[in-house]
Amino acid sequence: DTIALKHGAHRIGNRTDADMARWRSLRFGQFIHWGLYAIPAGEWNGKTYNGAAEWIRSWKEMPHEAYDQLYKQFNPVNFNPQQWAAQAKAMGAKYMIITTKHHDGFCLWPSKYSKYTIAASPWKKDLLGPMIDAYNKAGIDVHLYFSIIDWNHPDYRASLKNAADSAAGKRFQVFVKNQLAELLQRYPTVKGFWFDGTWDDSWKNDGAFSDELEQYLQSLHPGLVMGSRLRADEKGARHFDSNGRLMGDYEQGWERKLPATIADVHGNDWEAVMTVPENQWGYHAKWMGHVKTVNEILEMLVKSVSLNGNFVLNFGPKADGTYRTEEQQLAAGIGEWMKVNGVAVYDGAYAGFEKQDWGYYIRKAGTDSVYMVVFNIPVSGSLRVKLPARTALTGVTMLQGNTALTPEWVGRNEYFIHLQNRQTASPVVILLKTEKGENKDKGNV
Ligand SMILES: C[C@@H]1N[C@@H](c2cn(-c3ccccc3)nn2)[C@H](O)[C@@H]1O
Repeated sequence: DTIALKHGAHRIGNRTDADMARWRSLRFGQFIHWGLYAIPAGEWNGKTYNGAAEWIRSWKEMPHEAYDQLYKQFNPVNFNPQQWAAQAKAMGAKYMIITTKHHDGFCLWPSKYSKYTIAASPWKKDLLGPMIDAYNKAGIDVHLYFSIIDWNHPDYRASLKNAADSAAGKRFQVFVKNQLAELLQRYPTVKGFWFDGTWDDSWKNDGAFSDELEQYLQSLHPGLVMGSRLRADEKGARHFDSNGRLMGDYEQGWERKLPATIADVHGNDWEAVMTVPENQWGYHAKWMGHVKTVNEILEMLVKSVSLNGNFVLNFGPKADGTYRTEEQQLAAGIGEWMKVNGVAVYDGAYAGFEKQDWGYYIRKAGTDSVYMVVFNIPVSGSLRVKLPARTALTGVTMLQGNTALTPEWVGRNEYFIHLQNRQTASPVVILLKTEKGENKDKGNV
């Protein structure tokens, strides 16, 4: 039996409206972490910070006063939003999430509710407007990242210990509400908010406020897409309420990790956000450890879509507004594959076929077309395909070269697709046309 909750999930099951269907169809996004942290870029006084670059203010070697003066140097003279949008479009991203304000509290827009904004920098001008316009012109939706944690704001409290804290907390909630309404008023074409920094007690213990805030934002901008990280229920449960029901429009907990199987996503919409190095979101001059390759990113993207989720790849522009070479090359390499094979990603969904070792199935949502995206060609060169019951196979086409293939019928609902060429530098995509119908006793193709 369920617990009576006032501020738990208000909906069982996924949203079915057009705005959510659009978000679901896009599948591939670009995250951008850009702000003052790109100035130190993970280094200070000749020492290297091993944490995430956007967290450098919390490093014992970085005096808060020193960090809090950095805005006086922020002057991205090479910022070119049209170029940023063109790069994202070429990569095949269909939506973008931009940090309007990260934990440090610095606003990339000239907010009237704060002095700690781009208006106080040498650049002076709004950065978000030109970015949103350029991305929208390139046919890319924009969502706004907003950190509730705000290290700069005098009223931010991680926890409320006394009456003074509670008064500050109330003032801070008004500030948050004002800034979010301001962002929607200034940038009416945005499609959603991506909230972060909602794990402190001060937020977790006021589920009512987060619930009312979500409803307030929906009333200002119907159709907004907001993930599960915003809210807590009145018992402090986050993402899933005290009855285990997802709050918000999609599960937003997949940060630098992916679900393993379809069982892990519990039928919910979800999104994964991923860094190129192990754990850097803002620009860090020295990437340490493993830097993901094009094929690694493609596998994460395809795996996410095969499990009914979205995948968002992070970029951390430099303080001058340009991108590091590794990110430029990655974007180009991903785009090359997406140009030919993106059809298997966009509008992709869980196929309902039994997973095979060679890779992933992706169903074109609502159709009988199922794509095989092959990452691991077996030494035999033969790809096993087991169709679900009452599914007949009516066509097999290799996407590259649009070549028809003739599978070998193995028995009942099983086939082998024999690949002539076992050498490939990129994932191979094969389109299966299926039909509802008995698996006849002699193969169907
Ligand atoms: C999307 C990512 N979320 C921010 C983050 C993650 N974390 C964090 C904090 C404690 C444990 C695990 C993750 N803190 N801030 C990162 O700074 C980046 O913005």
